[in-house]
Amino acid sequence: MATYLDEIAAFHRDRARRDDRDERELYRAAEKVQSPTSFKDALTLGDQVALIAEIKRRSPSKGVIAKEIDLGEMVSHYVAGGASAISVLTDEKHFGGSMDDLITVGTLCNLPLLRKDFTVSVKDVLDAKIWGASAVLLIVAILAPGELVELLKVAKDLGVDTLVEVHTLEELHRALEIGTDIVGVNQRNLHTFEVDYELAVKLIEEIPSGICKVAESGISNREQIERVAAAGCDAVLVGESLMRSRGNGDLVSALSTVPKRGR
Ligand SMILES: O=P(O)(O)OC[C@@H](O)[C@@H](O)c1c[nH]c2ccccc12
Repeated sequence: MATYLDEIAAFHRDRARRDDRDERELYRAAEKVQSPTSFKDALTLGDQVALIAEIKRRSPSKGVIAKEIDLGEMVSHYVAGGASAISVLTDEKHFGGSMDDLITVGTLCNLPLLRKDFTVSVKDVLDAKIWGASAVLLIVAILAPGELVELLKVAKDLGVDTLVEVHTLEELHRALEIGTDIVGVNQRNLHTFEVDYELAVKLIEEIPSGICKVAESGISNREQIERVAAAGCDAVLVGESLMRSRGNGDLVSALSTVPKRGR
């Protein structure tokens, strides 16, 4: 049976197939854009577990999360509270995001931005660079091994970082084999939407040192971050709880001030 993830991935592949813009022209435009601030540095250099604060208006699993948000207000709370980077959903159909959101957030702050989308084509990566993202998301579950390698290479050539997302040990091994340098463990199973609150700790322990480790999904309090920090986590990606709180400053600071292991 086709799952939600299959349906979303098929939607994006179909959109990519119908995209008749000239790839070389996009390349030229993307190469002209200055390399953005490094997403990876923002996650790895500090002594605290870096908070990647997300802009997510709605989701297939939760429906509407935050209606009519004031992006200016949200972003200023994220910045003031100590977020290290901002993740912006750009999928319109399933998450209510847009490229406009990415561009707007870029005008509101200097933090590195992650274009959070179901990246399936080279043009997706080129668009991300053109519109100011420092990093793109590559979901191992929806990409063939060859595609993963190709997208990783294009991103690298353009100076765009890649957050390579896994949900199983097998996917983690695939990510490591191709020389990924930032791995995200998504605790939410994108087929069933179930969250496994133990998964980040479990899989992060399997990731060698020197690779940036990110725990994603279902995180809403400091104690959870302390647990992934003890496993060697560099960063956490938090969406829903920050959106529901409208970027509440106390919550942002609580989630951005957990010391990394050994620091
Ligand atoms: O809202 P949460 O539970 O804090 O999760 C954030 C983030 O991990 C989640 O939005 C996410 C992780 N991987 C994705 C892939 C596509 C869309 C969304 C996601």
